[in-house]
Amino acid sequence: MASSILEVDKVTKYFRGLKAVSDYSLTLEKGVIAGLIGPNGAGKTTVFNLLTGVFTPTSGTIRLHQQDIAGQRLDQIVSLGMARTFQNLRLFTKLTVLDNVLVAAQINKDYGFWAAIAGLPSFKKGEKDLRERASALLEDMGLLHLADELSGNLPYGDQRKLEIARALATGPRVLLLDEPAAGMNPRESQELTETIRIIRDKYDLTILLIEHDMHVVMNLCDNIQVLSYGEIIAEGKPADIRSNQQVIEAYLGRAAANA
Ligand SMILES: Nc1ncnc2c1ncn2[C@@H]1O[C@H](COP(=O)(O)OP(=O)(O)OP(=O)(O)O)[C@@H](O)[C@H]1O
Repeated sequence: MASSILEVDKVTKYFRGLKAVSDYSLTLEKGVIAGLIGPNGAGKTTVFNLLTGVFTPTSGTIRLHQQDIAGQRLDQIVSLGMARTFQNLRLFTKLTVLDNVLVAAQINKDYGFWAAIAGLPSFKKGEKDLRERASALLEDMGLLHLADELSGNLPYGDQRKLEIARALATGPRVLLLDEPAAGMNPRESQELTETIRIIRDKYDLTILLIEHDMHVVMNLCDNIQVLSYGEIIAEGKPADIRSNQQVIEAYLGRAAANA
């Protein structure tokens, strides 16, 4: 039987008078790639912010591996195995590509402060392991040849891929991707689709993604939820979503017109 890794039950979030997310529920089975789509302002990013502790739900529960995480700090949630990328990139633009990944990789590793400053073998070994792991992640994302570049010098599409490598460096089981294909051309987004599948398999991930590129969403996702004004208006397989009249009216018609 499939086991659910993330269970969100009737989560609602008010911002003063505004109901940004209303009775939102989600069950993510291990290994799936799920999509969250909908018009601007529908509440998609708010869902990610609720899942990662940026906001505490007004009501409802969020369970990761059966543990209640609603309102916990991001570092606690990361240590429980959830990582995310952001719609607006959050790279350290003055650090190299490799160092960006190394900084993220440190989050779940503690080789000890004293071992670090004394240069003890345990730290050296740990550091070597981290570098190898970071390089492997860069290779997975097709960025290894850019390891020594300043991340701020990378083309936008590569910066988005670096954000994914950084999220992976924390060792997640659940990965949240906020518009991973934004700003990519059709060839790049096609490659990204393949890469996301490969990393899902390689790292045994469960993935939830927000995306406006309907080619990516329809090709990649096993299940899709559609949000409109904070409410789920449809949920199902890509083929069901594509032909759902309410979804076409609320979103897909517009998305197609803007494509
Ligand atoms: N911190 C906040 N304070 C007040 N209102 C907020 C806050 N964050 C989001 N909102 C409001 O909540 C609603 C949902 O916004 P959200 O950013 O989640 O939508 P979205 O679906 O991610 O949109 P987009 O596709 O444009 O990123 C919007 O009306 C937004 O203005």
